[in-house]
Amino acid sequence: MSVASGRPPVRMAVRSVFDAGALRSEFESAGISTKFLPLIWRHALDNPNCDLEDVPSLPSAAYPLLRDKFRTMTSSVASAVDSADGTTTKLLVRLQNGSYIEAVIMRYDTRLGKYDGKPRPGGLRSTLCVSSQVGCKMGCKFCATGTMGFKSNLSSGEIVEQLVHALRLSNIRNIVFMGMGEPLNNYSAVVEAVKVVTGSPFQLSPKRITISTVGIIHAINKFLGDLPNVNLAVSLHAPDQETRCQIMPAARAFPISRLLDSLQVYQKTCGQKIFIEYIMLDGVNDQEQHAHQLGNVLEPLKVVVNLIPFNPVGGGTSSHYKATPSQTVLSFQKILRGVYNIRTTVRQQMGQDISGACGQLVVNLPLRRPLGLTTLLPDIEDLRI
Ligand SMILES: C[S@@+](CC[C@H](N)C(=O)[O-])C[C@H]1O[C@@H](n2cnc3c(N)ncnc32)[C@H](O)[C@@H]1O
Ligand code: SF4
Repeated sequence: MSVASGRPPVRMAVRSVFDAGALRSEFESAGISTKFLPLIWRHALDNPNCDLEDVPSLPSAAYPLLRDKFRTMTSSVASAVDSADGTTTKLLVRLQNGSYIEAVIMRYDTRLGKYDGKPRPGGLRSTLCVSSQVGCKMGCKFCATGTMGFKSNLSSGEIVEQLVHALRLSNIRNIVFMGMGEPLNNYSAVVEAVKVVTGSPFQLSPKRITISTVGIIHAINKFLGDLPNVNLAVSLHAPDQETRCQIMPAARAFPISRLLDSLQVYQKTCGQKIFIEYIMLDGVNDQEQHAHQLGNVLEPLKVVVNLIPFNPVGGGTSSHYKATPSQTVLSFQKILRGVYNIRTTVRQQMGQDISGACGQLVVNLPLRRPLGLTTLLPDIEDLRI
């Protein structure tokens, strides 16, 4: 195959055509205009398994370069598992280096405000939760990904490819960086991937992209310059340093007082509201006093607080935690709303039965079943975004 098609041997590492930085610099070194990049991406998006030599209308020097150094896709979907209610699909994606990551599609019907189980053309607007790393080094005590430790960073192309895979199944309009890994620990790849998906041909609005971080202060300080209009979500999870350190070791390196200061600077500069994520752990951070403390520390900021019911995860310290009873979650919400006038929502739990909910992503290969062919069939209309 390699000789007949002129393709390099499979073991040679090739870049994803969606690795914008690599493709751009190869084109520039060869004196080829980078205005052709969106044309290549459009073709690759419409024909995920195509030969790059079939991309029409490129300068002739582009073809040998694409053939030798790039592939349309460097990852593949190893399995796709649907939740029983059909709202959620978890994709197990195999990367070129043999590692696996997960991405989760969540479907909502925007006209009804909730998923109603009946897909209609254009009616469903899905959100894709993407991974940015294989594993994560931040070690949050309640998170399954944290138990894996850090394995590797994804390239920008591997991040974009998660969207390309998902677009074959759903009409993705929103992306949240809430899958495996800490996106701001893989900053340059995440920034580059966001630039690709907000440009031609994907054209997602930056306002529909949310990057969730444990609170890497130096990266938050750069965020605005590099990612204007992209939403920032901060996993705060506790209103005080002591409780935060107890459940999030990263809080020692990024103390809550300095984190909140950096959020004030961020907000003064851009005026954008900040999403505050707050996991509800029974008896740990969910008491009335925590709600009042949280209301006070957030007082200088314009925020939306998202209370996250704890999703059970097996193994490690995470199995010590229990979810806060829903009545207590509602009382917590009532304090933040009623006393502090903070918009506070409770995150809808989706995909728990397929371990596809927040913090449940950990690659556990033997548990996955193979991808059914019907799941793979792309909806052509969905691809025309
Ligand atoms: C998996 S993280 C990925 C993004 C980033 N690393 C972060 O921590 O914000 C996305 C969100 O899931 C939350 N999360 C982690 N483990 C969870 C669990 N077991 N139940 C509910 N939410 C969880 C995180 O705290 C975070 O707010
Ligand atoms: S919650 Fe986020 S930062 Fe913490 S271990 Fe999980 S993926 Fe990493």
